[in-house]
Amino acid sequence: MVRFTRVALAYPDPRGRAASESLRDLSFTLGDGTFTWILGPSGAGKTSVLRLMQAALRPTEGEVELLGVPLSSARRRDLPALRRRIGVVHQEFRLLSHLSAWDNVALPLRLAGVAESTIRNDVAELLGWIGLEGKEERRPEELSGGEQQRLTIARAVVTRPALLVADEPTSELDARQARRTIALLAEMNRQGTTVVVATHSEDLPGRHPGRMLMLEAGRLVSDG
Ligand SMILES: Nc1ncnc2c1ncn2[C@@H]1O[C@H](COP(=O)(O)OP(=O)(O)OP(=O)(O)O)[C@@H](O)[C@H]1O
Repeated sequence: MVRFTRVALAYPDPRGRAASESLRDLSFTLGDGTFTWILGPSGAGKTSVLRLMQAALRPTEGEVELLGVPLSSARRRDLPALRRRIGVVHQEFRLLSHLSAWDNVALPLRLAGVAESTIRNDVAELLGWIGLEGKEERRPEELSGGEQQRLTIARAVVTRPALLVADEPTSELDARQARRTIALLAEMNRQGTTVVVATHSEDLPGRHPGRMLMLEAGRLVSDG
């Protein structure tokens, strides 16, 4: 479960002036296994909400509870374990350029200490699932934008996270690739993962049913 209770977020101002609030009085609860769209124009606060959902930030006010862990009282040393339960699809991919497609997807499993025999099976299955069989040894720059995007999803889900958050996961893709990416996220959701997708696109939510949280200037303006 993801629960925001009266959350405010103000980024520290590097020049020491009063920081402006990016999120204000934001409250909502996302049940396990749900699919949610976070919508709103540029600057509305979508990425800020997602950063809180990745335990990358703590709120300035209010409480964010992720998978049973309240961020306000979580100890710093407990955050890495929490983050390992959360898959993240970044807008700008963040694939490791010197590693092959295979090694990019295998990396989170290796960091988690999973046995190589399990890694071999899981990575092969996922790369097949995203349509990259035969391209396992290519580095990211040798893949198309859509293939790189699907690779970032494979990397985010290979550890079977309870929560998957994706920031504008289709912004660089053509319509066909975008459909395929949403289908992958929907399939993860069908398998039980709680999925949250942020986008400023007005068309994308029409491609998959889900709750729609609309932000404007850091506030929740509609929920349905
Ligand atoms: N690191 C930061 N430091 C200071 N202010 C920030 C920082 N990141 C975002 N902001 C501000 O917080 C507000 C919300 O930004 P955020 O990136 O969450 O919006 P967004 O809805 O994701 O926008 P976009 O669709 O353009 O990515 C904006 O006013 C932005 O300028």
